[in-house]
Amino acid sequence: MSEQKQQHEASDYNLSINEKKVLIALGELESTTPETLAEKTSLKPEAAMQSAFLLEEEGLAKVDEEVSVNYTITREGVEYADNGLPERQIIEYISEPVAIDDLKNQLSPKMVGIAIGWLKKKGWADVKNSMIMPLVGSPEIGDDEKILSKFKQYAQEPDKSGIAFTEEELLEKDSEKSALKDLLKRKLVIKNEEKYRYVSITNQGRELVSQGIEIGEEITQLTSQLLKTGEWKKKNFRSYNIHTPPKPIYGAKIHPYQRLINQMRQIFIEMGFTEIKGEIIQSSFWNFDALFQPQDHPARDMQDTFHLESTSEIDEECKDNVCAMHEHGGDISSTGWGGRWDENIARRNVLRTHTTAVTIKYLADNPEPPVKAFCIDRAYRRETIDPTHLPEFEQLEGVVMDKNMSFANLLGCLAEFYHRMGFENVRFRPGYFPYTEPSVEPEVYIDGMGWIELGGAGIFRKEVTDPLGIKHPVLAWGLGVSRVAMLKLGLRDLRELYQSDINWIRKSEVCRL
Ligand SMILES: N[C@@H](Cc1ccccc1)C(=O)O
Repeated sequence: MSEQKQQHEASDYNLSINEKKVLIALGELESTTPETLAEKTSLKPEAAMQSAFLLEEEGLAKVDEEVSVNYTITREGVEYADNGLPERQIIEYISEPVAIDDLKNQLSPKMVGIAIGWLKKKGWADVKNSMIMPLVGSPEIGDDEKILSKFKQYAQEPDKSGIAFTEEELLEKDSEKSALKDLLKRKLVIKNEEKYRYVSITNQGRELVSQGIEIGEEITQLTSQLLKTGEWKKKNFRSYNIHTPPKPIYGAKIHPYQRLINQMRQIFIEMGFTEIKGEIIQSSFWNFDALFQPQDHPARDMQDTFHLESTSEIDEECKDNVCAMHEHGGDISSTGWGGRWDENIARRNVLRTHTTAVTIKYLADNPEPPVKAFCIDRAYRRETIDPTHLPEFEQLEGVVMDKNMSFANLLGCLAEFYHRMGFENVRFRPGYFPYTEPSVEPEVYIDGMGWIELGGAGIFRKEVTDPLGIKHPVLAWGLGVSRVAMLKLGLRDLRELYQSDINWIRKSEVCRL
């Protein structure tokens, strides 16, 4: 290359034959569609476009995308365009208040059903006590009806059936936009979007074309034949472009949330605990009664718990003991809750509201010390979904039962777990649960967020352990797993744990968090 020459030459670009063909074609056409480009280059449209994109990367061409939007009418829309919208048909049909049921008998129930809301919304009629009361005689034609009739008007012209309108063609005034929105919502009109692509040449591309581009023979693959005959020496090879970044490869990996769950499980296993599993469907007995939750406790309300229609049988001995504890405090120095304990309430099944149902049942089956068990699993509550609440979530439940277990052992155990999870500052605030005394709520300190509550813990009351034949202290806890995951993964919204965004998953690190 001579010293003064500033321009690029075709050889600087390492263009493939297809790219050269496309560039030459663009030099003539300036701007074109993928189809024309394909025709002109005798390439398949996909191949022509692939080259166009590569040329775009080199700054020699530009690919633009345009979306064209139009509207077409649906079958139901055509029906109403012919016969009037349901609310129109009804308001024209009635002249005095009528019972909805009568109207349904006279006209189609479906149509009456659709019409009621719109009659009210449009202020054409009032609906009270299952009666429709017209407020106007024959209302003026609405914007929505105007739009529908436009479709109808054109559809009647022989060559215009199924016609698509642009928004400008359909609407006369901006104020009609909301009518079009309503028609879309009512699925009487559909919005169609079509993407168009245009390929055009850039100045840089033009310059290159004007210098002349040579489409020589080019070898992309070296064969044994070429080697044997020595032909390769005379051939022109396409060089590799080592500057093009390769496509990233995303290996399969375990979901970040599952990875954290596995990590928590691992910690408890390392601390000498046995993992236990239990049923998702539990009787109220194990979910509430065995935990000394009174039968009128608000947590047992329909609003808080998913109740099921089915019921469970309850072990006789357990039942009698728990009943005695609730009614008068059994044989220990407790007063119980008083009142009558109803076995039928205890038999009702629920989706477990906490995994404490699993550990308490396990203890009832294994009342001899020592017991060190944990359960990391899903629990269910009737929560309104928001960034920090979901009706399904994971809990990490644990119990330690042995001679001479103390409150200090409980705090030590939990602090150890959180430290192993990487939380340095852990503290315990007094809490309340009907089944533990004392009760605490562990909290961890997060920079920028302060103290975050992470669940509940305590020592099971005698009211819980005595009826099940458990003679030694039981340390128990139920920790929020998703809360920890949010903190660890830096999420602000719990839902992100479950509705996984593929890009986020790909970026998440695989190392121990
Ligand atoms: N079950 C309690 C947590 C807890 C478990 C065990 C003992 C004390 C508290 C909850 O779901 O919030």
